[in-house]
Amino acid sequence: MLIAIEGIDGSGKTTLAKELKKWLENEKKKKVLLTAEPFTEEISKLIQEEGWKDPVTLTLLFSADRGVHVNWIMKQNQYDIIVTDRYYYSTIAYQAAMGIDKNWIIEVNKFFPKPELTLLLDIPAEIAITRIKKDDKFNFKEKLSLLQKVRENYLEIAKNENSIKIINSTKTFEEVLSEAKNYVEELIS
Ligand SMILES: Nc1ncnc2c1ncn2[C@@H]1O[C@H](COP(=O)(O)OP(=O)(O)O)[C@@H](O)[C@H]1O
Ligand SMILES: Cc1cn([C@H]2C[C@H](O)[C@@H](COP(=O)(O)OP(=O)(O)O)O2)c(=O)[nH]c1=O
Repeated sequence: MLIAIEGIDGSGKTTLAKELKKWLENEKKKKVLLTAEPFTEEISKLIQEEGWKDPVTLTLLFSADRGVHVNWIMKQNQYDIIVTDRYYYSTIAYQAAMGIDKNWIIEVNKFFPKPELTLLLDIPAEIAITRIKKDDKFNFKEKLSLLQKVRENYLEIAKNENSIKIINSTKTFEEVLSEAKNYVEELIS
């Protein structure tokens, strides 16, 4: 069973993924594999060196990275649940925000398995950016308008896809986690 966690940078994906894993293991006695995209070091390096200059190359690099990731996931037979921090909805939302045709991105990604559940952490970009700043990881000033567009794209995708559940990530982390648990509970029970 594949669960994806999606949302703009700073929306709380990594925090949620870790806590969900703990809960699934400790309370639900499930074997959980936590993974993330971008997945491979080699392609991440290419993305840093080349991709950001060119959204077409970026789309292909993220999708190629996903191919390697999916092949690896397919071999992880000992787990009940695989939780991935980002999946193909990231490419649809981010690279479409950079001007790439959504249908082409969907086409490039059409062979990858669809997650049974996707938790979309929804939050205004202005708030997400303050959370990233708290971590002092990046300077996202110039990213605000891009992230606003990415957020809109995610919400648009979710409108047409029942397996994507939107969680309001401006709430406290306890509330976000509790909502996420309810959706996962529905899926595994
Ligand atoms: N619901 C929340 N309310 C307030 N802060 C949060 C919440 N969820 C996560 N955070 C904090 O926001 C920051 C970014 O979270 P993170 O999980 O790294 O996001 P992402 O993986 O989506 O970039 C971290 O400092 C984290 O502790
Ligand atoms: C997987 C993926 C990530 N990205 C972007 C989102 C992030 O800005 C960046 C790195 O992802 P990530 O390391 O997950 O960043 P964060 O933890 O801040 O969310 O790559 C894409 O643009 N397309 C994709 O397909």
